[in-house]
Amino acid sequence: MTTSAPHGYASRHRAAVGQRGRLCAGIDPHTELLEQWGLPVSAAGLAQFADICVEALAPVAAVIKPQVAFFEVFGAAGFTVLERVIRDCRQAGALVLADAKRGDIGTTMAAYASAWLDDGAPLCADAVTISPYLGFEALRPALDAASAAQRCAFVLARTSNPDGAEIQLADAGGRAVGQTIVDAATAENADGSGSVGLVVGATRAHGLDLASLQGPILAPGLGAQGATPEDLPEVFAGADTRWLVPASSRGVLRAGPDVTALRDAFTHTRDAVEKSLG
Ligand SMILES: O=C(O)c1cc(=O)[nH]c(=O)n1[C@@H]1O[C@H](COP(=O)(O)O)[C@@H](O)[C@H]1O
Repeated sequence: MTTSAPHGYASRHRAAVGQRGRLCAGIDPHTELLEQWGLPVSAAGLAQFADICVEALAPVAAVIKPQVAFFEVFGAAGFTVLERVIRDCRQAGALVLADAKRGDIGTTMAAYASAWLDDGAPLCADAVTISPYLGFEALRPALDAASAAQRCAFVLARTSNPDGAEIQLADAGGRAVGQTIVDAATAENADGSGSVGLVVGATRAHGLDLASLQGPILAPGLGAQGATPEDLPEVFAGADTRWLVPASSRGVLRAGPDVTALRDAFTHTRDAVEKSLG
């Protein structure tokens, strides 16, 4: 396989994490967190939660990952807040990874790709999570849209939850299904664009060969799901950890609603990640 120098999303991503570090800040406005922060469980409470997160995290995080489900709960009003979060985080210099986990076929997948990756779409982000379990090639509209727009499609390979094993570790002709996803993503990135990322949980021995990916690896599971910064070198031995994007949501968000405390929790974890990965 021939490879070429990083460009497109790869360059944007590497510049952002070079300046701000690799930790991704998840914005997951759970009901429990809204209550813990003393906010109403309503669209108004969601908006206040989101504003605090943007103020604390957008100036310091390279990548911010709003979990779309927690906005969707509030319908149109929630999506209005999400549009603002995406816009404000991007204006503050963070890359926004919309955690939507979309996956469908044909024209429907093309519509999802447009919704999250097309310039001018109300929810346009820098990247989106997508699920390949209707077939990797079914994701083609999102892969092409990401590549054309210097954005990134993060494909689920080996998720952080224990239930993922039954599908992701199933044998697919001598390779695990998850490894077939890694290999397909690797082939997409041979042009150096880094427009196809992977999602590989930080919580377990994933058993994947990630060495040739040349694209970002989102690693959720730090904090609330039990993974620590110190686990990362072993879990991702063999991967190019310059591309690693460990993520924490509740582990950082529990420090809110005070903006300074929230930012400090983020930078403390980020510094621990950088120290651990070297
Ligand atoms: O794609 C994701 O971000 C994701 C993949 C995965 O394998 N596991 C996982 O937890 N996530 C997401 O990462 C976030 C984890 O949140 P915390 O457990 O609070 O850090 C949630 O938004 C999950 O949906």
